[in-house]
Amino acid sequence: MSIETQTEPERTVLEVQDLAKTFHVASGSSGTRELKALDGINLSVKRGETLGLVGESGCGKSTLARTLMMLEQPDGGTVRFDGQDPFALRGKSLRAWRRRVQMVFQDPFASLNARMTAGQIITEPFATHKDLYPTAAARKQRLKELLELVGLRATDADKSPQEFSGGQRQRIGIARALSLGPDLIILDEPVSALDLSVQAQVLNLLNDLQQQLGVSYIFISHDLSVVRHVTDRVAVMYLGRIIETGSTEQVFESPLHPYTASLMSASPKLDPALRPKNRIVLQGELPSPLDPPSGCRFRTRCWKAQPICSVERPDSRVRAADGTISLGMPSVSRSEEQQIAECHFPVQSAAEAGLAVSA
Ligand SMILES: Nc1ncnc2c1ncn2[C@@H]1O[C@H](COP(=O)(O)OP(=O)(O)OP(=O)(O)O)[C@@H](O)[C@H]1O
Repeated sequence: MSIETQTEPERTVLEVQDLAKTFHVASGSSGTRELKALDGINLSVKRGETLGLVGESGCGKSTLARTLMMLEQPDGGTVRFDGQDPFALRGKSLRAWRRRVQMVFQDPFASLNARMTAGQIITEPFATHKDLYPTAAARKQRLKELLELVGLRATDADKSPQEFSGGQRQRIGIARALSLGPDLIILDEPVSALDLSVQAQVLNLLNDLQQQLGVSYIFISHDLSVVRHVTDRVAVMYLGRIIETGSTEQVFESPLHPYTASLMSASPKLDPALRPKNRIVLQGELPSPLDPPSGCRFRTRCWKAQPICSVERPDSRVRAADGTISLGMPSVSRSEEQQIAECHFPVQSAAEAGLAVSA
């Protein structure tokens, strides 16, 4: 889905470094325990790019999304949005920043207020950004544009959400997210509540909007075939950490981390020649984030685990454009060709991974 323009080639919109979020959860009579929902997250998103965010339930995807929306206060690390730290902003500048990051939610039935019309839902954000569309005529014109952009009719503005199908409701959610002209939209399972045929229409719409507007997406999904289809790069999360980042093709075809290899071995591939011979079935349950394993958090389920994995968290590995892998943490911005995977024993290819453990 990536686009580039001559005026803003490769502009990094979002840069996250070492982001941490700990919840304090009640634990019997003994008080509270720490739950590290985000434990040193690094990622970046370029203009017009779609970054996929995948990982098992409970790995921290929603907490990351909520923190990027400033709905959660991080307790470590930095977030830079166009070089600016949104958590340091106050008053007017904070309000101006808020319009630049928006979210589309999974369930188009639950996320829209049934007592409002589609037009009211889409234009509601104007109330807190009065300067953008100061007159009734400007607001009306913008609403018309937004309805057109998402493939709805001007007459749809007066209908209530119940009068629309699931796909149309998601279009309303997308129009609302677009209403203030954001640079980044976090799409949290945007099509998983929809029928397959409708999913394709909404994904095409998102693609068209990106081409037209240059907006960036963070696309959170459990559906790996959709992720493969719509993303430019993928970040894989496990127990509060991103354990691998790479171009979508690299991550799907030659994962560096055993966890990624297991996830990808289960993903459908169009070309049977690319399919791993055996699906990797992970042994054991996902550990509780209240009591994560020492060292590498994946070691309790990893078929490559060695004694060192229980004492040491692996160094990150950098995969250069020519495919060479070296040890070390890239200190500043992660350029397109640097791919990070945290593992002492990276798998070399999906084929090798397929042979490692069989179902
Ligand atoms: N407000 C909270 N208070 C305490 N713990 C929380 C809170 N929000 C999330 N958690 C915990 O943080 C961890 C990460 O949760 P999160 O919802 O971010 O995961 P997820 O990957 O989005 O899961 P899913 O795919 O099921 O939505 C989980 O262990 C969850 O129980």
